[in-house]
Amino acid sequence: HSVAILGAPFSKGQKRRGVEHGPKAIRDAGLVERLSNLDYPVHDFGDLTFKHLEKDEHFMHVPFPRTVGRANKLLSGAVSGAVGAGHTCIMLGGDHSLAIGSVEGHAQQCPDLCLIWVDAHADINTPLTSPSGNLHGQSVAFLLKDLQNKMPEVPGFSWMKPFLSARDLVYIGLRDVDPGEHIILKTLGIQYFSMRDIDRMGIQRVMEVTLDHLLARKQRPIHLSFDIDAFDPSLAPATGTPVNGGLTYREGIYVTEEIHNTGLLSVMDVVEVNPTLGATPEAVEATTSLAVDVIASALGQTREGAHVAFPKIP
Ligand SMILES: N/C(=N\O)NCCC[NH3+]
Ligand SMILES: [Mn+2]
Ligand SMILES: [Mn+2]
Ligand SMILES: [Mn+2]
Repeated sequence: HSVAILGAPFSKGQKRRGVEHGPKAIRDAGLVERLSNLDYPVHDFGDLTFKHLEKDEHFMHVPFPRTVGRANKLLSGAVSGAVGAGHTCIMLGGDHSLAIGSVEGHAQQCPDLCLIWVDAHADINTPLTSPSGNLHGQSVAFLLKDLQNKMPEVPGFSWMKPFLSARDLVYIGLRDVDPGEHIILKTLGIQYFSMRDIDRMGIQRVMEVTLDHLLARKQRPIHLSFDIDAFDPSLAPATGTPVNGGLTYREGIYVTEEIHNTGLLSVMDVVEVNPTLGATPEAVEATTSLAVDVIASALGQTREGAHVAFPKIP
């Protein structure tokens, strides 16, 4: 299969500047070269161009609803096109509001997809429960059929309707969940593994239960939405909402190795890399090279090495 890279330089799902420079920073860390070593064709589709809408008043306390909605409508078409052309798609953010368009576009091609959300945060606030109003903390609420009676009509999102069932979603890495989100997780019975669960069970058991939960009944395409802030801030400091006590490097790579080994990865988002937030150039480089490592691992790079069927031992 071939890999499509899609850059989404977008930041209006939150208030900090700089996350729109994520795609370039991840490419500058050598993404295309690393993936070319993996022996499949890599198509870099470049970056989408997002319009900033002049008139875009708040909806309740939600900023830029129409700008975020339009960006996700554009992204949805691009992801749908890439998946429809047979590519495994890597979407480079940009903030996590982009998952609305990425998952929706993926679902246009693969309505039976399942979603693995790797993140310090649940991003499942509704406009009514969100403390900040920022749409990057509400992405999952826009996707779930089970939340529709709790969601107001947000301007800019009339192009889509929710399609995902709560049972088709698993969270890994949670450690900063708002009260309104916790009520939703519990009420909908969403399967999640917080950092405490990872401490108790170990990442191997977490992945076993995650993949059984999502795939035992039926094998189907996986959408992996990876927020770089799932990692401990010591590993990924250049991000907008760092939270102590995150994934180790080895835990994060194990997650992506296990997902690769299903052979079912279809779309991966890598979001919230903000190269303007690293305290030093080394901090930025640590964050961007980590993003490249998790993408390469999700696409089949192995720690034990690999070789083709031949050559014989020289
Ligand atoms: N990185 C973030 N989500 O993944 N920030 C917004 C969530 C804050 N509750
Ligand atoms: Mn192609
Ligand atoms: Mn997120
Ligand atoms: Mn996050």
